[in-house]
Amino acid sequence: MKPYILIDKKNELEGDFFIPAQICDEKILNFIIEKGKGLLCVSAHEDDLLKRGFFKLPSNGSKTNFFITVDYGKGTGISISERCNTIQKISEGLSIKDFVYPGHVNVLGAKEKRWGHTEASVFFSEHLGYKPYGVIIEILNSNGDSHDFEYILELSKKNKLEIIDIEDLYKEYVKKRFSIDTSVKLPTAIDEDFDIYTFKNPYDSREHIAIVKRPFKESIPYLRIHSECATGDIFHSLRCDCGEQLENSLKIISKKGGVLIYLRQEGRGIGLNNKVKAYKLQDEGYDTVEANLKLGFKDDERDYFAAYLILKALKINEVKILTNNPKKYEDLKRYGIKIKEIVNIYGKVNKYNKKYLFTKAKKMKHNLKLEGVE
Ligand SMILES: Nc1nc2c(ncn2[C@@H]2O[C@H](COP(=O)(O)OP(=O)(O)OP(=O)(O)O)[C@@H](O)[C@H]2O)c(=O)[nH]1
Ligand SMILES: [Mg+2]
Ligand SMILES: [Mg+2]
Ligand SMILES: [Zn+2]
Repeated sequence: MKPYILIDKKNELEGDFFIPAQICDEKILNFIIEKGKGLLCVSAHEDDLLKRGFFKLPSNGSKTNFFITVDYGKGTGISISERCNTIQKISEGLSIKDFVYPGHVNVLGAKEKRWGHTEASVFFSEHLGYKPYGVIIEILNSNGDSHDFEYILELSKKNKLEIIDIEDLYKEYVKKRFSIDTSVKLPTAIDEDFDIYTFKNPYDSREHIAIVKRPFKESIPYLRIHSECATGDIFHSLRCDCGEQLENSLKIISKKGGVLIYLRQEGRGIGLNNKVKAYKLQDEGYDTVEANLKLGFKDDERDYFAAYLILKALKINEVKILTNNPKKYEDLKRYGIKIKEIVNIYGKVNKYNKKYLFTKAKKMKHNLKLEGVE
């Protein structure tokens, strides 16, 4: 097996070589130490290490969950063959008493609710069918810098090594853990036969919900993915079209059967405070995209992976989606949901939301039919 390169685009912007500890051999180890040059570590579940008597190194704010370093056997511990042997013995589940410490192999504990190279490497080892122990080492470029993506890309091309984003591994990790928490009847003014579902959601630990109306009269359910908009959904704000979109979607779902997924993504994912700041900037002349950028965000911070997980949990693979926003169905398609039909869903255009809608049509490719937008 060849080592993988695990990149972490979100936090440390680093690339690590990775191999499952169980199949670590001297040739691969020599390669990743020579080419990686970072700190050679074995990663394991934190509670597994604690159970075996491994103990944490004292930490004064370190982000990495270091345990005591170890050697197996009585040699110097540093040769490739000795470190390979130590790695193997750690992956065989020996207790700390079988090791000499401190030693020459670093040990990292993977923690719940954290996702870095440590956690990704433990999960990936299991995902590949090996025991949950990974070997990782940061990749430093020729001047010793660890944040050089160009260099990492070069290295992967030259050695034909696969690069994997740990965010994608996280999505695999979550898929197995995302499930329906509970559901209950939710009679509403629009329809007395709705059910509301809540979910156990390790993805972003936000409380997304689904409102479901069965039966799906046209066999394929209508789907509305609705991002939370307190101003529009609750206070009927005229600055956007969300409140009416919510109401109109619920009416269609009530009549034809389907699902409304309510994602806690207020402000296109920037939150309510920041959205109100964005409104203030729009009062000063910025448009809805410029305002986001001015606040240091992307024009749209949302992704719809949670909606995909909810559909999977509800055993729905094909939908007729109510939206004007191509990103919603493009994301769902990418995750493997079949889009049978795309149905526009509008709110009324008024003097307060016209520019907002116009900008979304012009700059965010929303298919909104507004006069003056070709
Ligand atoms: N940052 C920002 N967010 C806004 C603004 N106006 C509305 N929003 C947010 O935009 C999102 C709109 O959600 P949706 O209606 O589900 O999605 P959409 O992108 O409009 O696409 P559709 O499915 O066609 O409605 C909500 O999170 C609102 O809070 C704004 O001016 N700035
Ligand atoms: Mg790292
Ligand atoms: Mg909308
Ligand atoms: Zn809104």
